[in-house]
Amino acid sequence: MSERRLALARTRIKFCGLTREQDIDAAVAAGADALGFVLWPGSKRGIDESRLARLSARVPAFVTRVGLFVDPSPALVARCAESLDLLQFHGDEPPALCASFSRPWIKALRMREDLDLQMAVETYDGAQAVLLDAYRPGVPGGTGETFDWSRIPARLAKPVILAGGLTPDNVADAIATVRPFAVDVSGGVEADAGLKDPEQMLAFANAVRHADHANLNGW
Ligand SMILES: O=C(O)c1ccccc1NCC(=O)[C@H](O)[C@H](O)COP(=O)(O)O
Repeated sequence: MSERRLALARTRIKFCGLTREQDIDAAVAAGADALGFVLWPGSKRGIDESRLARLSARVPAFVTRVGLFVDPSPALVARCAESLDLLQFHGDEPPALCASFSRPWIKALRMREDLDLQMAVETYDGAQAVLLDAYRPGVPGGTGETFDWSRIPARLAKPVILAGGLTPDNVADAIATVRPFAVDVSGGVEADAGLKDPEQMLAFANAVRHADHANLNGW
């Protein structure tokens, strides 16, 4: 087992880009650890603050509510923060801004060819984890594309949340290769563009559980 996951057998699951009450119920029923809400108007999954408040109130205890921002105004983050447990920054936010909201936070790093991952992790030293996502120019996230998982070193100073093009069909391979702390999925569990599908969320969660079980047994 890789250094990254010696003591952590269970891969956490984050479903991202939930927009409706029924998405929350289905994600929780599937066993989600975290639910992501896109607070960026440029996304087809974007929601506004009043919808965030309604959806957030539906999330049960012990499930983490994550707010996703792309180069936001500090005022927007501050207004949303009371509905959130964790902040996720997807743009070019400086570390000091990420740390300025009295909330734990994570930093999304898009795996551009020339990204120095170790240095980026050091730069965002205050983050609880790094979310590693595919890079497509001009698209801050939710691309539905994978990247070369072998670029992720076995030793990284932060827990890794693996994202980018994950699906019920490829997530077991991803877990066996990377042994991440968590996996994050958006487009891979949608039937129609931008709308989550309960069956695919359940299939994804089951695939993660099977992968964990197989990896524990030395597969
Ligand atoms: O989902 C979006 O539309 C989005 C837009 C702008 C920034 C980030 C966005 N999503 C962030 C996520 O955490 C996604 O889950 C992650 O990028 C993976 O998406 P996908 O490849 O579709 O699984």
